[in-house]
Amino acid sequence: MDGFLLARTDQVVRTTGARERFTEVDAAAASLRAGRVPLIVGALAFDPSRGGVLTAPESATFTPVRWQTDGTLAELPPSRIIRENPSPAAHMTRVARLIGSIDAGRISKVVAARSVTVEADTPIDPELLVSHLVRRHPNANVFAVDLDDSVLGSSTLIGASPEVLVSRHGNAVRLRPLAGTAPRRKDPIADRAEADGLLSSTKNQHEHSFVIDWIRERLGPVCAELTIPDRPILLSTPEVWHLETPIHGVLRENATTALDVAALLHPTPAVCGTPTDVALATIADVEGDRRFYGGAVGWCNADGDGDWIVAIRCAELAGDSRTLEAYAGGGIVAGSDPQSELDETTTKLGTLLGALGVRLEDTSKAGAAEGDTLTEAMQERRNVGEPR
Ligand SMILES: C=C(O[C@H]1C=CC=C(C(=O)O)[C@@H]1O)C(=O)O
Repeated sequence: MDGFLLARTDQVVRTTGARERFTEVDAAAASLRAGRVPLIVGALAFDPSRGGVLTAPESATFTPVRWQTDGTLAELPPSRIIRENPSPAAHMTRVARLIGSIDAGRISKVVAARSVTVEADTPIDPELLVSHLVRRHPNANVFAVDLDDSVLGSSTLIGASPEVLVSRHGNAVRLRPLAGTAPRRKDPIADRAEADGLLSSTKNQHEHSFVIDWIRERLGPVCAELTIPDRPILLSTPEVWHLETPIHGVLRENATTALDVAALLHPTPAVCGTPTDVALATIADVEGDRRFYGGAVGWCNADGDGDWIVAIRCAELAGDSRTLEAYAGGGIVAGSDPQSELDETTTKLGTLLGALGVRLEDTSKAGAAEGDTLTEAMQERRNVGEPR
């Protein structure tokens, strides 16, 4: 796909071409500030030392409507899971070790992620996948970002994220941090019980509080006013309930742009952990390079306004457009349970996989070794992407 696409509930941003490309966030921000470019779009890598893929596009449209998905959507090509990285059993082992590190006092919170590789029969059209995601997730922030020419390799980052890192308009900033998760259930009573259980869960409140503390610490110095409610509220997606804290701030200086705030906040403990440096090192050690999963996707104009979305519930579509790597993670804190954490990643993976019509089986008891290719039988999966 050429360019950048961000479809939010009230606006679609679509850009094409690149008059300039940046791999350093500071260089892009400086260019914007100096008036050399009127708009920056793109993706920040998970690891802040890897910069990102940022572009000053050749053309851009801002449409104040939803992405239209009326009528019949063309079907996406048949696809299947060919690999899980690591295997469900290995993910649980990793989570158990991370809980050990937390209990030993080496770290307070760390987000553990895993991925699945999907192969399609024919190339997947990113814009068609975006349409399917918007139809299934009308309230999500759906994106497709061309990562071409990136030092990290050619691909498209596609996702339907519920989490807003920052929206800046004038000197007002709005954030919608999420952390703490429970699955949706088909039965309304069971579903309500999950939501109520999440809201009253001490473990989930604790997991959420790391994100809020980080935001308060990072945003406080650049804000003249910062309103952070004492308790989170509930947010739902078709797959999960989340704890969310709606945060409002007023920037001290008009010169602080949406891109500046995104770079200041990223990576929050919703995708990384606490302390941040220890969590980054732990994740690199345990998982390797996450590339753009857990990064941020967005735009920033010359006035400093913009939206940056946390790159979760997403996948990287390879250059051949047939192979896709979908990621999901969950915050590990004291009291986390490896099986529940595995199930949570399976449920979250349902956002992307559900749009592709692919089902991921709960293979936690299959005992596959790390990186094992799934058997045909294991690919007969229950769909965890929908409320049960
Ligand atoms: C890291 C992810 O979700 C984050 C956002 C909401 C809830 C989360 C949690 O409960 O662990 C995560 O912090 C992901 O979806 O991959």
